[in-house]
Amino acid sequence: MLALGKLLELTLTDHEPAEKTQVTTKGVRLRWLGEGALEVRPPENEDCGLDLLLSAGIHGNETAPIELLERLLHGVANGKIKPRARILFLFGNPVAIRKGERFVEQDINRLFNGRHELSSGFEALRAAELEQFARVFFSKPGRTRLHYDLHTAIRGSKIEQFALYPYKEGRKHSRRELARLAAAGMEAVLLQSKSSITFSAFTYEQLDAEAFTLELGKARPFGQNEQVNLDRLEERLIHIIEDTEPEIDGSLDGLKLFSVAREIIKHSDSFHLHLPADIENFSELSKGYLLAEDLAEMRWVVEEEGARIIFPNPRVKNGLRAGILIVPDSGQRLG
Ligand SMILES: O=C(O)CCC(=O)N[C@@H](CCC(=O)O)C(=O)O
Ligand SMILES: [Zn+2]
Repeated sequence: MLALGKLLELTLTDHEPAEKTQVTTKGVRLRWLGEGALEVRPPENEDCGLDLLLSAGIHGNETAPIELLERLLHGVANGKIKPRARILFLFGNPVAIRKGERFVEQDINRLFNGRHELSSGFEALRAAELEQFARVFFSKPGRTRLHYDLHTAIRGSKIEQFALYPYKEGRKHSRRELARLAAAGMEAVLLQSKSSITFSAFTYEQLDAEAFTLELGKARPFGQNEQVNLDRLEERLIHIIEDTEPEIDGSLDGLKLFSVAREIIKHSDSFHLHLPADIENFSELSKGYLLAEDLAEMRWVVEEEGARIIFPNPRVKNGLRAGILIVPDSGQRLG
């Protein structure tokens, strides 16, 4: 195995490789760009024109996606996977990965799209660096740009694997990309309806990539991910990487679509979320339910038919999202 194929080991041990570029027996070029960042380039005559960014570990305790990227990279480095796409592998928050924590000082996935400029600390610097890696990677004209930012969630979920599709004014969500996600095992997609400060929102809004956050199960430590079944996603990613993907027919294949009704923002330390601690993502909430309260008698009461909650988390910093209230979407506005 080439040393650069061991990006995770290098990242976990905080090692800079002596050799920054290595070439596999198949002529595939691996280039170490910095901590947790590696570019894979197929031989020129085999390049299919796709630039694929695969990121994981934006939250350091979400290890199943990190293990998946490690398997893919090993496959490329030992010649078992024959890439025809250019790939950028990114491990988002190496310090948090080494500590096995979601973040250390602040959540990197709230620092994109300019937010890092208003902040300080190593996570803000890392967000700026990740933006720059992505900007350079997606700077080649005339190529197809795709980004999957892989995560696992804090809590259990009634829908285990789902995607969040960022939003940009004037740009339609792609039915074809949704069909591809269904084929990769995603059971639902949340169609966002406003700009955001996450990594996938940055590559979608500013770099013109098709970009998604993928939620793949519940977060657990390294080596304890037997319950997170990534087989379908892994198989699809290998097809995408090798340019052997079966034709996507546009059928959404039972994929459930949701849109955001409201983001619940925590404004103060008085914020109180009226949900059981072990509530699962996608739990239904009935109309009239008092979901949350905050200072100045602010109350969040469910008004929407068919409402469900995802990512409820009263422990976020003030000013940040403490949950998303979602409703079923008919998919009528897909492009
Ligand atoms: O389980 C949770 O509460 C959070 C899981 C998680 O990290 N989700 C991502 C979603 C990113 C997006 O909105 O695209 C996050 O909160 O950063
Ligand atoms: Zn996450």
